[in-house]
Amino acid sequence: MSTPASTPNTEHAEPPGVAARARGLTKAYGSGETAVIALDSVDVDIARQRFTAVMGPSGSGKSTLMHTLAGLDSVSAGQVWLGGTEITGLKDRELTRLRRDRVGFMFQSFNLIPTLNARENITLPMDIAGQRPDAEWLEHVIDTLGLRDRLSHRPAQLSGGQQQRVACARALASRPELIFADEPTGNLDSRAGLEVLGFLREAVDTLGQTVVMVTHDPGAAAHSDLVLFLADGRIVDEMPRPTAEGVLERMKRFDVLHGVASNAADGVAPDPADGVAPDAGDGPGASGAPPGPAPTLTKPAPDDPSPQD
Ligand SMILES: Nc1ncnc2c1ncn2[C@@H]1O[C@H](COP(=O)(O)OP(=O)(O)OP(=O)(O)O)[C@@H](O)[C@H]1O
Repeated sequence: MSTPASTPNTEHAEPPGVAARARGLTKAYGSGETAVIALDSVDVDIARQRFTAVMGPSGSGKSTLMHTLAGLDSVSAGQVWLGGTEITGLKDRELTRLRRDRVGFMFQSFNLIPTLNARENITLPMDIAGQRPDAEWLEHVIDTLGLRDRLSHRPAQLSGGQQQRVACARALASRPELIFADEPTGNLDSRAGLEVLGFLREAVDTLGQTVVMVTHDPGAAAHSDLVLFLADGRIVDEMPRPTAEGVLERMKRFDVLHGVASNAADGVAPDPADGVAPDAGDGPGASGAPPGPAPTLTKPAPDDPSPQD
């Protein structure tokens, strides 16, 4: 627990426009020679009422960043604030309450309760917290996500896309200050994925919510306001107003750099003709690499089948 002397921040120190903030955020797994530094002194501000995407190669620390920002995982060093509250050092019970009251979660594995129907799953966190949902908002969420005629179904009676939409509705039901979404479209076909992204976008634009989404999909990231790029536990780049093509090109530079690194490890000198800057922190989308395969979530195919409704 932080002492007042070491914690100048208070509930009043919240910078305007920042929903979550980290300074010197470091997370190590294990110790000694086998220690893995998943996050290496990360400083980040998550802007309020914005849609932020987090991208980076596998193992770069995306999930760890999200879990530590959300207070789901402890930190090894550094500080994290949710709004104006420093969560590093909070007791478990306080942290649980804060998460429950102020944060919504969407995971790739939907985490629905199999014995509850869709409506019960949607309102469960609020029921546990003893809160009454805003009826008008809840009905709007249900209609927008196309769940009206599925409310009495249990998860096993729903398609994967419908289950994810229930998870989305659950995350939004209480209008949390901050929604963390970990690959929310990972298990969905393109149409269902676009619906979920569209709804998250609308939640930010029309309801002033804040969304942080980890994704591997440049098309999904293009729905955000800002993409943060992680590599080896550090934020190495960011891209405001992203396009799928720009994100894809930026991600390809990680692949090239990894190729160069493994070539070097194999005793193969990098080819200067590759034109790859050694610094991964260059401006966004600056790579001259040709466009790759079409991103999956930029637009629906005209003949895209409906999500197993
Ligand atoms: N519980 C753990 N124990 C040990 N190492 C871990 C643990 N969780 C994560 N790591 C390591 O921390 C690093 C970052 O992992 P993290 O899951 O945050 O990456 P990621 O960018 O989300 O990866 P992916 O895109 O593959 O999901 C990786 O090297 C990973 O192996």
